[in-house]
Amino acid sequence: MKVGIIGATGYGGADLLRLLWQHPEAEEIITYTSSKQDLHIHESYPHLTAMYEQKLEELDAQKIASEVDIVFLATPPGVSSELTALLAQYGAQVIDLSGDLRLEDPDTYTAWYKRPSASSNLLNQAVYGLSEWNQAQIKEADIIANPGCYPTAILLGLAPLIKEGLIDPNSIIIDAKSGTSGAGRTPSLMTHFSEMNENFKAYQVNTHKHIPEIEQVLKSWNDKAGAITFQPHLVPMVRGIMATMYGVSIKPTSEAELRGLYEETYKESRFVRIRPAGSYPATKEVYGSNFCDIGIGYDERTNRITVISVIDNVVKGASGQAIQNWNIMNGWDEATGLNVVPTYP
Ligand SMILES: NC(=O)C1=CN([C@@H]2O[C@H](COP(=O)(O)OP(=O)(O)OC[C@H]3O[C@@H](n4cnc5c(N)ncnc54)[C@H](OP(=O)(O)O)[C@@H]3O)[C@@H](O)[C@H]2O)C=CC1
Ligand SMILES: CC(=O)N[C@@H](CCC(=O)OP(=O)(O)O)C(=O)O
Repeated sequence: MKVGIIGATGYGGADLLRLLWQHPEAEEIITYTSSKQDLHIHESYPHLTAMYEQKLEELDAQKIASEVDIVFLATPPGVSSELTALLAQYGAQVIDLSGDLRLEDPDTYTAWYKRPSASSNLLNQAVYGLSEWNQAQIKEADIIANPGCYPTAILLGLAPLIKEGLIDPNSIIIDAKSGTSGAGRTPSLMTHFSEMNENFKAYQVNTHKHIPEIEQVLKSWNDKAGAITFQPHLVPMVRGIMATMYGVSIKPTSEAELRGLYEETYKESRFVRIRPAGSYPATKEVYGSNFCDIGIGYDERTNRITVISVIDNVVKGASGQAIQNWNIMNGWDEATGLNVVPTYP
């Protein structure tokens, strides 16, 4: 198949190129740019030298729709919704890595993203691509809203408890940390070396745009789910997210019982690995891979459950899950092109 990547000069786009290199169905890859016409992709990313050396092509939605079978949009929010509308009009299949098409309610989008939403028509066409849980809808979709990086780690971690009604949904507190690649390639005061090295920052307290995304999915799984507390932090590393989630169990339980539930829930899931008793995941253990590793704890004294979920934000949180969704859309093995051993140490 012919694959188009818009936003290939960003981190999500570069990681799509890395993973698609070993994807047997990606016969040709065309990279598009809004600002770097005449540059070759390896000039922007020298690590791709002798692998991808093509020129970046001009962004023309109609032309793109006519020359590729699938378009990955690794573009900022606001840009993605406009491009998806155009590409869909010309009949292209789209997997959008941004948050533009994830929220069902346009007003909620506008309230949290502080910009106009995509049209209701476009939102209705988009399927939320949480690969492990929405396979049937993803299979039938032409437009995928790829989940956010934090929501991916958090929702995979909370799903068994929420779906089985084992946790009081109103007691949930999520404390999450991300590496700086989550903020993209454009340098900023927030993430540059002198600001971030030997530092640890909380940001967007109670205002992060992933809050409504997480709440929307939890609610679809369990009617009793309401508002959550979610607090993101930046840590001085490049890749990785750790989400530590706490909630009150609705009945006394045990770690072994909870672990049994997680193992059963994810026994067919190639990319979700449940840790054995006494083992908790670290971000380096999924670095560069599409895995989500989950550890479970239970404190009998407080009746609180702790779930620790880690992913590589650029892979399972963006490019890897996007490719997993492309595989599911086409009926291929969902792990095609994604059989990567995490880079360790
Ligand atoms: N980084 C991460 O961990 C994750 C990112 N995401 C989302 O994925 C998307 C891409 O993120 P990321 O790669 O990190 O971002 P980057 O900032 O690294 O790259 C975004 C790319 O978008 C392109 N772009 C910018 N403005 C426009 C425009 N007006 N029209 C068309 N293209 C434009 C640019 O390429 P050019 O100038 O060549 O056109 C740029 O390289 C974002 O929506 C982000 O929120 C989601 C999950 C995780
Ligand atoms: C560290 C950092 O800045 N992370 C980004 C999350 C990246 C992401 O998933 O963004 P989208 O929802 O736009 O796709 C943030 O907190 O906004």
